[in-house]
Amino acid sequence: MRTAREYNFDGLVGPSHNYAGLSFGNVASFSNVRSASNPRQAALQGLAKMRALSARGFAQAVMPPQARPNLRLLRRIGFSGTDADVLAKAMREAPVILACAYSAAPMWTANAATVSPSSDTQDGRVHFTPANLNNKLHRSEEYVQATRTLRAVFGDSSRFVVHDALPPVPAFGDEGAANHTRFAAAHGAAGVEFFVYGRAEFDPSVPFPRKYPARQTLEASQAVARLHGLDPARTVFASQNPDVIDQGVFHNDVIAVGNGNVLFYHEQAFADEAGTLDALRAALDSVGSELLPVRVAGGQVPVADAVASYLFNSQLLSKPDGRMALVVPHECRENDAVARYLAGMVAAGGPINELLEFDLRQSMRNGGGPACLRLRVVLTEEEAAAMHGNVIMTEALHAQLSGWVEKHYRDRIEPKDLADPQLALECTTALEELERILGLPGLYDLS
Ligand SMILES: N=C(N)NCCC[C@H](NC(=O)CCC(=O)O)C(=O)O
Repeated sequence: MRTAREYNFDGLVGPSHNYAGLSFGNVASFSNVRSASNPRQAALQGLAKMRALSARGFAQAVMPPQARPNLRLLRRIGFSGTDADVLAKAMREAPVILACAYSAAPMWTANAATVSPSSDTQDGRVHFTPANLNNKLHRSEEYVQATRTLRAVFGDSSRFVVHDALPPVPAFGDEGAANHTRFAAAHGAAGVEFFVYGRAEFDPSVPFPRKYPARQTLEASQAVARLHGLDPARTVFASQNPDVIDQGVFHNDVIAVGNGNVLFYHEQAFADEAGTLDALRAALDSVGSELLPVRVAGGQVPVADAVASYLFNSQLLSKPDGRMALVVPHECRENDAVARYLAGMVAAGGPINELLEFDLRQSMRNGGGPACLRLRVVLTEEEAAAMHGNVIMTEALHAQLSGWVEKHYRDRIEPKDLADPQLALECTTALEELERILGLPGLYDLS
């Protein structure tokens, strides 16, 4: 077995972080629509988490934000003139589409791509498929920059493959790693890849939600597994429980998280709980490991509390002693049922014996918790050394990026500010400097 580490690539919050209520089915996004945001605080909160986890010895990296506003989108739908004209007209005639062009959503890098480490793939390379996120207009063009960013950092084609995103149509709705988990005895060991889908385009027998959209399809999950050259014996597909999607669980990572041989999940997460666990057990058995389910019952934590606190949108991190730490947002302490559950879990002597808690309120208000904010990339030492750019979090990079945020970011954005041409200029200036800090020239197409 090769030794490898799990790098968590956290999304750096961009300079125009805002709340636009764009995600139908995501309760937090909808309830904070059009409230004022604080981009500076949002970015510093994210950086504080990255710094703390890096200081604890976890492999931590940063994923740059995407360029905003997306003027190409606005011009393609008929807004013309100078950039300032385009913004003013869009604000007048289509303010929601202007908000889409300014969406903060690329910060949730769990949705950037699905990643398979080299120990799982047929050709022994690390495979990435950028997610097309085609269920929501404001996320549907993220794959363009996500592909560009991943190809910039993982450009060594002898070790990495960054595929094109799947065709951007409903049949291939793909939300990336938010609906994907990997289990393995150790990060460098052969693993089991677990894909959870919300509906199937071509199989009417698969249950689907009635109220909110199912964003991930079975067909998309299967396509990603095929592209990555995964071994079918070590790949499990499971149907998400449509009832929980209708209660605000828009991604599987809002109701389950896995790491190592542990699956921490709510009893209502899957359409067929027993069948899903059996399939995972059999697959893990084939790699000489044993599934360790940590099941939370509805009587302990109702689904509504899981959604409000983001208990399961936590990071489950392996510590050197073999135990795991759970990275949770403050909201978990503020919810009585969840706080009680967590205190009991840590005291019980199970696999998860530590809580690391962070203030991520600026992200949480848009429906993004600790797990949404990071993309997991398992890399051997050689693969890590082959990455391009200055993206590994260190004290020095943290200081540099915090200074950059203080210099360029506003501390308040209201919906009306999206029409301010000055904001667009500030975003461009900030990203030009970021390319230099991260040592990734040409990362953005800022023309
Ligand atoms: N669960 C994971 N992995 N990611 C969370 C993504 C939150 C994101 N919110 C938004 O896109 C809200 C943007 C706004 O309303 O301004 C979404 O719904 O896609």
